[in-house]
Amino acid sequence: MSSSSLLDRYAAVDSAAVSDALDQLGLPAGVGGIRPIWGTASVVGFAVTVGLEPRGSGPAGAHIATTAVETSDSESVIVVDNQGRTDVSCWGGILSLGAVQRGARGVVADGVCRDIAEARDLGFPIFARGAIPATARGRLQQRSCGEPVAIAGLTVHQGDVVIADETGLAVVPRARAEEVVGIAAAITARERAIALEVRGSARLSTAMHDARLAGAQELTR
Ligand SMILES: O=C([O-])CC(=O)C(=O)O
Ligand SMILES: [Mg+2]
Repeated sequence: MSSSSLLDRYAAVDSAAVSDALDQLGLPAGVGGIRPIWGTASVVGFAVTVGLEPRGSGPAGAHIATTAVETSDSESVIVVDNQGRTDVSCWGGILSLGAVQRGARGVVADGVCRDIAEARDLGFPIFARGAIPATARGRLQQRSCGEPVAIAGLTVHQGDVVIADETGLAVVPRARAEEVVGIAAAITARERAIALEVRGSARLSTAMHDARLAGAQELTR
């Protein structure tokens, strides 16, 4: 499967269905706490990872995340690990502009961001813990680029599939991505069928029986 058709398949499911598929395979489930910061409802792509840490005493270098932005492309979601900090921005408007110029799909940050109106005007999706005006300059430095990072307790490797939406974030190891999206699509189809019955005359307690909701495979877990 080409990488773009893989991402198209992920775009047709949501973080909950992907989380259920991960559960089924014994992989880490999705997490909450990372939310869309302006209107965009979801983003899906291959992770380009950046790790941040508090600024040391050395000379100032390139701004955080600039090297990651420069390596991103139209299938990338930039994933920024700022260790959950909410007291300093880890992403701003000029970074959004640079990412848009690369064609990147969005940013997922375990931290907070600034210049949200600039991102919205650019149509650049931001998923994070919130927003704050305080700059990263003088406060943060880049610890790593392209290395594994931790986002809300999930390990993200460069190239993993990330899916973020209004519910939260799910991360799929690249080697399991086709398998997971196949299961997530089946879960989505099953839930649509149940919802259709609920819209009709079915009793909720019958239509939404846990054994049916889980499907045959999950019953063996
Ligand atoms: O100074 C910062 O934190 C970065 C910033 O605002 C931007 O990228 O526009
Ligand atoms: Mg700025």
